[in-house]
Amino acid sequence: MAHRGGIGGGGYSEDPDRYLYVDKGPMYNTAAQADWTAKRLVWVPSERHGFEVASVVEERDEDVMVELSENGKRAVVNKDDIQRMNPPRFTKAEDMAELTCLNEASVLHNLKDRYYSGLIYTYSGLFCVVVNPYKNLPIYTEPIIEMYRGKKRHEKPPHIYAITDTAYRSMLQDREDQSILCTGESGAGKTENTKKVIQYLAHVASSPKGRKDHNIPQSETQRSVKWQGELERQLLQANPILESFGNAKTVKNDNSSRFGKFIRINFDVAGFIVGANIETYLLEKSRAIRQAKDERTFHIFYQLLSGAGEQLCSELLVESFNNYRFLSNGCIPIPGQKDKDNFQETMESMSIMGFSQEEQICELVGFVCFLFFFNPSSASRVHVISIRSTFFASVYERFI
Ligand SMILES: Nc1ncnc2c1ncn2[C@@H]1O[C@H](COP(=O)(O)OP(=O)(O)OP(=O)(O)O)[C@@H](O)[C@H]1O
Repeated sequence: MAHRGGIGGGGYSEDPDRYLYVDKGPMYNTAAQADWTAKRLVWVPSERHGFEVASVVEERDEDVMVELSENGKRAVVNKDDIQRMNPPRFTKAEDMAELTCLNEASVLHNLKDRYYSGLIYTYSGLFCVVVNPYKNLPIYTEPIIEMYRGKKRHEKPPHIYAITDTAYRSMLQDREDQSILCTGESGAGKTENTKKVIQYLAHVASSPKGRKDHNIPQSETQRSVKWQGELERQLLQANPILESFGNAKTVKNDNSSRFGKFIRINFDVAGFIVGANIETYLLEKSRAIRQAKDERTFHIFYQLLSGAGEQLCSELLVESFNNYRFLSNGCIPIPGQKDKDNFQETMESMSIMGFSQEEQICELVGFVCFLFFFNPSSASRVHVISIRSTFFASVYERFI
């Protein structure tokens, strides 16, 4: 769930607890409980807030007279439009399936209440609802991973790590494949949370200590550590490459994935990662030649033009932004992002993924040819298409 504006705070020096644990004070506030009972508080529809708090004054046949808590004004509301409010002990409930009154108003209020307290994760039965914080929260560190490792879901506050750990343990116990579906509107945080899932698995499913826990002979542990580390590194580094070539700035999201992906991670019988592959779907190819106002084409084009350096640029015959007709809006910078630095990161990720220097240049040449293709002064059309399709095949369908 995306919410523009974000929550306050953020930063790794902060105490992570305030972004995980609920302040239980309001739940056991007897005055609030008495207020709720005496005033018969309910939710009524509101144009400004969606729903607002009101107390029931008088009930007639189909209508109810209510007094709005915000301004004391009275209004008559149809009975069907009124939604019951939960007692205060359900304030900031971690699992909304446990609410006594499970209705739209209570669910929205609970999510909002938690979000404004810095709590972005909330369970709703089997689901985990996430509201985008638009801030880096200190809840994705190694100590937090360790905190969730091997714990049951209800033992710790809601988190994507708890979902991932449950899936991982279920796989080990039931010996069945598990899947995690990240869904939501553009900018909701699917990509970010998918990365946290991978980060968690790369940590818990590659530790040499974990291998010892599973009674695997020490010699085998030692032999595999280096290889395992490399594999997890590759798994994590696949993302920057995919993002460079398949993500773009849109009006909704500065780093919007313009393709769908299915990530499959394979584990051995002891639960250690042994391989992975990523399938991609429905790349928005039209973006390569045309972009809406205030939007960009795929990041790699800007990275290449601003980060390739003088020598590489002259070898690849790269020109400046204005010379390429298919960059409809020229060079639009992304606040807080440096295309130049991201180019280096993409190149490093390619090295980790096993692309040789020659292959890396080859992929870039593919893109340069693509630039030429849409440059009126270029004549290298046929070449372009073949190299580009090779590129997408090699990056998007590469087995790690
Ligand atoms: N948990 C988070 N912590 C900090 N920032 C976040 C988090 N989730 C999302 N964001 C911010 O919101 C932006 C959009 O998130 P993300 O790219 O994951 O959305 P998405 O659902 O994958 O969107 P799209 O469908 O357009 O690809 C991120 O670039 C990041 O700035």
